[in-house]
Amino acid sequence: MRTIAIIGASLAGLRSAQALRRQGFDGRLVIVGDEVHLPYDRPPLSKDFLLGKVEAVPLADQDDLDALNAEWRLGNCATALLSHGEVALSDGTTVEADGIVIATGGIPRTIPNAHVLRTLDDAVKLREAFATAQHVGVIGAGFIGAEIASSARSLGKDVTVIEALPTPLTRVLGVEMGAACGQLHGDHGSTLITAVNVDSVNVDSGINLADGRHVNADVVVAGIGVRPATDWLAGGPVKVDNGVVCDAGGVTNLKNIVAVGDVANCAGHRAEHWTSATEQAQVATRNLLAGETVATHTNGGYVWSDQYGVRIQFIGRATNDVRIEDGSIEDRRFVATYRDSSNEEDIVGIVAMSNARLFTRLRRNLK
Ligand SMILES: NC(=O)c1ccc[n+]([C@@H]2O[C@H](COP(=O)([O-])OP(=O)(O)OC[C@H]3O[C@@H](n4cnc5c(N)ncnc54)[C@H](O)[C@@H]3O)[C@@H](O)[C@H]2O)c1
Repeated sequence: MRTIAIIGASLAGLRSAQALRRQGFDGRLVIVGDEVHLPYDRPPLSKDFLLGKVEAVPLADQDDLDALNAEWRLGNCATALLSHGEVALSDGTTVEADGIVIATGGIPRTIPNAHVLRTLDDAVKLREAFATAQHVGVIGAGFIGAEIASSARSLGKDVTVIEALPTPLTRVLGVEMGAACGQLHGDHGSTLITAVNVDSVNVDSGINLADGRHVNADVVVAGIGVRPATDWLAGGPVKVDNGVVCDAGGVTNLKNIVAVGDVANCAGHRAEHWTSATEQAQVATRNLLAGETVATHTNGGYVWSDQYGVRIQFIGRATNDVRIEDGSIEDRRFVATYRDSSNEEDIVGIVAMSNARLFTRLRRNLK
């Protein structure tokens, strides 16, 4: 391959570029990103960035970037995949490549008049809005909503979190452990309202709930999930269905195109995690250079989240059979395992609150 184009210049895109060079690819590398910024780390945005403790945290220093010897096309959006080797960009140019890495990530779902927090620019706007706000409304009690609520409390704001489901974090942790995490809000003076829909957000007064209640808020932020950024692929040669459809090694229906990160639907599963993006980049680029699937993803889907001074860690998959192995939910310090429904001896998932040591030890037993 003489030219490889990476579409998406965040974690998955950057790690793909680094992996390609590490594996000896010495051809032309073009990296396209719709944001104007060089790759930065997103996890601090909802935490230390909002608190004013850090500015943008680069994912690579200048020496690392120079070593990539890449052509950066930043502030430029891929608008179409014209063929299996040609991408149209928003500045009217096209990039021709022998291989393509799709790393376009996810786009936050929005609610009119509510902030979102995905990009550095989003975080700058939210931080500015927090500077004068007293009452903060957070819609969605997933990881992003919970972390924003926690930061807002640290800044002394009055915080109300609205969650559509009866229990937060059900999708990732299941009902029991999601409820355990949800209790952190009340512990730290935030109000959590569950099982209610949002009717509308009013810029001046806050959130109107579908059941007629009103939540007073000067600033409202929605953390209600993301959708894969695949609009630009519509009608093109790559198959799309809840993300870019690829095999367990990130290879799409075209052998010269791979997908990595939040946008990749690998063997029926779309992982929206920092650690998955990093691992997928290594594997998918190997397959791209090999011209076939020679390796598959093994990452167990490790997730961490820092909320209200508590570190939540999760890996694997949640089942209904969840057992506390150490500590207690009441102490907000525990490790629990999820067991397989067909063989309860098998640990298929682990969740911990403030117990990294035992979490790390049990992780080795994960099936
Ligand atoms: N620490 C971490 O791992 C971390 C931190 C932040 C974000 N992220 C990732 O960023 C992405 C976005 O995070 P997220 O928290 O927005 O997504 P999410 O899908 O994890 O959580 C969204 C939450 O919003 C709720 N919801 C959806 N629509 C709603 C509505 N109209 N009203 C009220 N509640 C509603 C859902 O039930 C869910 O609980 C995810 O991929 C997430 O994994 C990860």
